[in-house]
Amino acid sequence: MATTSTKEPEIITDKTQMRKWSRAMRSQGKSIGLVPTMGYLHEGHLSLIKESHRRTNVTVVSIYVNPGQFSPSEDLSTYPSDFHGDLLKLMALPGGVDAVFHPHDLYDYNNNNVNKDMIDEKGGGVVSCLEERRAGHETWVRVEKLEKGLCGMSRPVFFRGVATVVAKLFNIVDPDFAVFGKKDYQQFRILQRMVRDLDFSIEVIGSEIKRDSDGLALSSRNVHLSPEERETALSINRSLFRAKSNVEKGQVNCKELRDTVIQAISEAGGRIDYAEIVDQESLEAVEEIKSPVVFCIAAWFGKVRLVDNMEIDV
Ligand SMILES: Nc1ncnc2c1ncn2[C@@H]1O[C@H](COP(=O)(O)OP(=O)(O)OP(=O)(O)O)[C@@H](O)[C@H]1O
Ligand SMILES: CC(C)(CO)[C@@H](O)C(=O)[O-]
Ligand code: BAL
Repeated sequence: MATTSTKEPEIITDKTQMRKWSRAMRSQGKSIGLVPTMGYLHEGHLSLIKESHRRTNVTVVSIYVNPGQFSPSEDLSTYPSDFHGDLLKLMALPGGVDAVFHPHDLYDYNNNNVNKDMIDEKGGGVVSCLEERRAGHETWVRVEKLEKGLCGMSRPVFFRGVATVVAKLFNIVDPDFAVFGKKDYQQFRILQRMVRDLDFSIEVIGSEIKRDSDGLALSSRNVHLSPEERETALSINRSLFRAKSNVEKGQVNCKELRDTVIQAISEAGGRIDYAEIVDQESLEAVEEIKSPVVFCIAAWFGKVRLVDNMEIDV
C-alpha cells in the first residue's frame, strides 16, 4: 500500500508526540503498522518493514534497547547501536518508513520521589537492568506458561521485559498491525498470546527468517562474532536444514533428531543452551513429530549467544 519513493521519516523521541502523531494518522483514516526493534538494523529488520508496507498505509519503526529485558549479567552494555546508519538504511528502503520512534528512556515517569523502599528490587524473584537502575517501574506483563521454557530457562527476566515494553509500545503507538520476526520464535508466540489474552486490538504478524547467503540467520549480535566463530555458527542453520530434510524422509523421533543436531553443533565448537522440538503454538516439547513443530536452538559461539529455528510442517 505504501508508495515506492524514498522519504525521510519523522523522528519522534517523546511518548506524547508519538501518540499525537498516531492519532493524527488515524484521524486521516490511515492504518498503522509497527515494527519494534532494538536498532543496528539489517535485512531481517527491513523484511519486517516490507511486510508492514504490504498491510498498512503508514509504518512506524521503534528503535529502543530495553533495559527491562536484560539481566545485569547479560549484554545490554555491549548491544550494538548505530542510529545514524539505521536512518540511512530506512531512507534507502523503497517506501521508507513514516516515523521512527526513538525514545531516550521509556521508563521515565518524571517521578522524582522514587525511593529505594518503593521498589521491589527482586521483581518477583528476578532482576533486570531496569530494577538495578531503580526506575520506579513495578508493573510487568507475564505470559506465564509460554515464557517458561526455551530462552526463558537461561534468560529469566527476558520475556516479562519484552511483553512489558511491547505492551507500552502498543499503548503509545496504537498500531493496527505489529510485525515480529520468527527468528525470535518464542517471543513472537508470546506476543501473539499477550495480544489475545489482553484484548489488544492489534494483529501480530510473524515474518519469515532472513538469512545470509550462507544460511546464517541475520542478527544484530552477529557483528560480535569473529570470522572463526561465524564459520562455527553455521553449524546451527546447517543442522536445522538437515533435520528438516530428515523429517521429510520419515525420521520423526525427536530424541534422535535432537541428539544429531546437538552433536553437530558441539563438534563444530558451539556450546548448546537448548535444542528443543516443540509444538508451534503451545511451545510444549514433543517426542514424535505428528503435527506442525518448530525446532528451536540457542547456542553460544564464543561470547555470543545466537538463536535460530526451523518450522517443520507435517
Ligand atoms: N534474521 C531475521 N529475520 C527476520 N526477523 C528478524 C531477524 N533478525 C531479527 N528479526 C526481528 O527483528 C525484530 C527486532 O529484533 P532485534 O532488534 O532484537 O534484532 P536481532 O537481530 O534479533 O538482534 P539480536 O538477535 O542480536 O537481539 C524482532 O522481531 C526480531 O525477531
Ligand atoms: C521486541 C523487542 C523490540 C522488544 O524490546 C526486542 O525483544 C527485539 O528486538 O526482538
Ligand atoms: N531479538 C531479541 C532481543 C534480545 O535478545 O534481547
